[in-house]
Amino acid sequence: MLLEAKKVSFRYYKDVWLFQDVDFQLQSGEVVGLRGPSGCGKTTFARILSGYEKPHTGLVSIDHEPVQKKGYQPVQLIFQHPEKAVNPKWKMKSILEEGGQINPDLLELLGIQREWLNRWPNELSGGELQRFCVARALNDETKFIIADEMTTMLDAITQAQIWSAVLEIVKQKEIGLLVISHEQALIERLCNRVIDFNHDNI
Ligand SMILES: Nc1ncnc2c1ncn2[C@@H]1O[C@H](COP(=O)(O)OP(=O)(O)OP(=O)(O)O)[C@@H](O)[C@H]1O
Repeated sequence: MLLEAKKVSFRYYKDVWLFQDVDFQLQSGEVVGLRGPSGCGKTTFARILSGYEKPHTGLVSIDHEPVQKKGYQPVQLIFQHPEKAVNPKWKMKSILEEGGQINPDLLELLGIQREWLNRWPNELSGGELQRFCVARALNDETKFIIADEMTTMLDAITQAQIWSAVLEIVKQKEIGLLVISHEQALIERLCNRVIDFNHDNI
């Protein structure tokens, strides 16, 4: 499968373009890095690819078809701050079920303890909560994952556990993975291809 952006442009304010005419492609099974200076629009572009934001011009498609708004979104975005990505009024079990049926093997791979399912989001650490956000995003229907500074706030051990689980699933299911990060070493270790958001003609 191919996730593609063609001539995508976006601005928050009239006459001030954040980016213009961006072309981008991500194939199933590819792990691609996206880097660029703070404020250049990486998160905004990630939001456009995953359908949270509409571009002013251009198109996002999967296999040349526009992505449907209804139903499960095949492009899943994992944010830097998991506490902003969950409903604080739901228990973790319900939050996880937003991504479909709970897969016990996935919970084990991500180090999610069963008893955490009965807790509220504010009863978990940032790393524990991010594991849930990752599990929720890895539904069987997920075709592409965008990891936007997914482990930046976490300690080295938690980072390593989460990346190891994500890479295993991505490989198993041939998911296309876009890694947005300021960590050069992480990008170099994980990615087959790296895009400079400001410089490459992507
Ligand atoms: N909702 C919004 N309304 C207006 N401006 C916004 C909004 N969201 C982001 N911006 C601005 O758009 C620019 C791009 O933001 P974005 O978060 O996409 O950049 P980024 O490359 O991901 O940055 P960082 O690396 O710091 O996360 C920034 O200058 C930001 O202040």
